[in-house]
Amino acid sequence: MKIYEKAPAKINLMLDVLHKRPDGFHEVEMVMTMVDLADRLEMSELPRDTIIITSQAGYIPLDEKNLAFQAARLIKDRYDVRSGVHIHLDKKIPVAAGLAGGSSDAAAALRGLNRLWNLNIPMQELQELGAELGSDVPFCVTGGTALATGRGEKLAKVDNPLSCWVILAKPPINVSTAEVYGKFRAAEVKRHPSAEQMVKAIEAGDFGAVCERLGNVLEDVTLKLHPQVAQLKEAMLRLGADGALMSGSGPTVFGLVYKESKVARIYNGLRGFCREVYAVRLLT
Ligand SMILES: C[C@@](CO)(OP(=O)(O)O)[C@H](O)COP(=O)(O)OP(=O)(O)OC[C@H]1O[C@@H](n2ccc(N)nc2=O)[C@H](O)[C@@H]1O
Ligand SMILES: Nc1ncnc2c1ncn2[C@@H]1O[C@H](COP(=O)(O)OP(=O)(O)O)[C@@H](O)[C@H]1O
Repeated sequence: MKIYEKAPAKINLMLDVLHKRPDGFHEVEMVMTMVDLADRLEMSELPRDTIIITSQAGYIPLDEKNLAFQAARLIKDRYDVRSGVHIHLDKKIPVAAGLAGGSSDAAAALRGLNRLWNLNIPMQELQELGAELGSDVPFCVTGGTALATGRGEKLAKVDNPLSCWVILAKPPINVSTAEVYGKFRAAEVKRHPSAEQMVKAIEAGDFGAVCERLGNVLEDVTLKLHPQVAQLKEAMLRLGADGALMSGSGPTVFGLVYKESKVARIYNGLRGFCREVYAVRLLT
């Protein structure tokens, strides 16, 4: 038997960091949503007790470091599943980009294996399992649009009637999430974006207000480390995006664009100095 799951990329429409907790994680407030750039997972049952990960992408780990592998092992251990699985990952989401590609693969593996092995694990429990794998995994289990608090695992669904284009541009640099959080200093934040106002703007379907309220305090860290991310954001706005922001810890910058007629110009303009550019839609 074979099961297929899509694993879409996430973007953070707002991200505020409140303080560092005793467990080393940071307390955050984030509004997250998904775009239609997705990895695809093919899961096939194996008769023997083993987990095999393959991928066309040569640049991700295929052993126990792979988050889909960790998801499979977690489900097998917790629910005492004796059969094995071969997970093939068709990677489309750029890696270590601030788009939660690995987290979304883990979430898709949790959903898919729940079906493959007829485990009937409720969504809430799948999210709790996800939290053991990473802070962004619980959100990726259900997707949609959500306000995430705690270290990212406490989720409140947001009704999202918005429909727009999203241009993603990933500069060719590697950013470590742990390093960015490590260099973050709450006392240095000049402006905290408001989760409440962002949620209101989304629920009202007010695209202009959403663009005005975009904000990510981790930009202060990553833009200082990598000035080319700041240049990319400026270029996104100069070329005509209605709003632009770095996603997560970066380095991907996204632009929100309402009018389809503007998309080609922004896409082509960015391609002039950034190889990885995508024009996608917000998933609603
Ligand atoms: C910044 C965000 C925003 O959505 O996304 P990315 O840029 O990674 O996509 C997330 O908070 C990242 O979530 P995720 O990538 O799942 O992080 P984890 O694997 O749980 O943690 C990696 C490291 O980041 C730091 N970390 C992460 C989350 C958090 N709330 N506080 C932290 O301090 C910790 O140092 C941790 O060891
Ligand atoms: N299935 C996977 N896809 C991509 N990266 C993965 C996967 N499993 C583990 N990783 C590792 O996780 C790290 C973060 O990857 P990713 O989730 O793409 O980044 P981000 O958290 O910035 O969005 C990378 O260093 C990568 O090697």
